[in-house]
Amino acid sequence: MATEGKNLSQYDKNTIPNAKDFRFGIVVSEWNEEITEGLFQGAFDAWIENNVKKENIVRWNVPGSFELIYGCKKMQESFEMLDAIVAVGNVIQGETKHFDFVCEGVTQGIKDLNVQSDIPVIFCVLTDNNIEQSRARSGGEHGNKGTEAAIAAIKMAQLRKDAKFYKG
Ligand SMILES: Nc1c(NC[C@H](O)[C@H](O)[C@H](O)CO)[nH]c(=O)[nH]c1=O
Ligand SMILES: CC(=O)[C@@H](O)COP(=O)(O)O
Repeated sequence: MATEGKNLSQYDKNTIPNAKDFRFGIVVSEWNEEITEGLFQGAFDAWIENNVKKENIVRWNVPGSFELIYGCKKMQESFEMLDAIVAVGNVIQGETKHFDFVCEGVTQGIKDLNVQSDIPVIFCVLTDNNIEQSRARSGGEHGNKGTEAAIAAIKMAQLRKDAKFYKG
């Protein structure tokens, strides 16, 4: 189902693991700040609503979405106690093919971080045709992808915790 048919902010609280002891990182791109700040707020509010302590949320900023790769990698290396990281960006189609390369690059880079590190990195990068689509997905008519990403981070942190338990 496309975003058109769902609200990114809606989730069933009864299905969310207890997040009170989880520690999260969030790396935020400064490009399209209006959008990325809205995505950050959606994620932050969702974590607080699910009992994550403010002191257990670490935020770093990077210049653009392409730098999310390096920023998340360094956060993984610097804060080994984190349970998950959210990468926040907004890439909007311009006149050239640059959009394609940035989107592909950050997608592959974040995928690689999930393969190479034990700390999951959640993909909260909007790749839109125009600013209207971005606004609709960062607190507008389609909800907030930041909220969706924060909930995904909680669920992946719990999966990681369960996996460690079973591994012994
Ligand atoms: N056009 C957008 C960019 N471009 C900048 C790149 O992300 C990167 O910072 C630059 O190529 C230097 O390495 N970034 C976005 O996040 N959103 C855009 O729409
Ligand atoms: C994704 C981008 O880098 C893009 O917004 C830049 O715009 P343009 O393709 O017109 O240079």
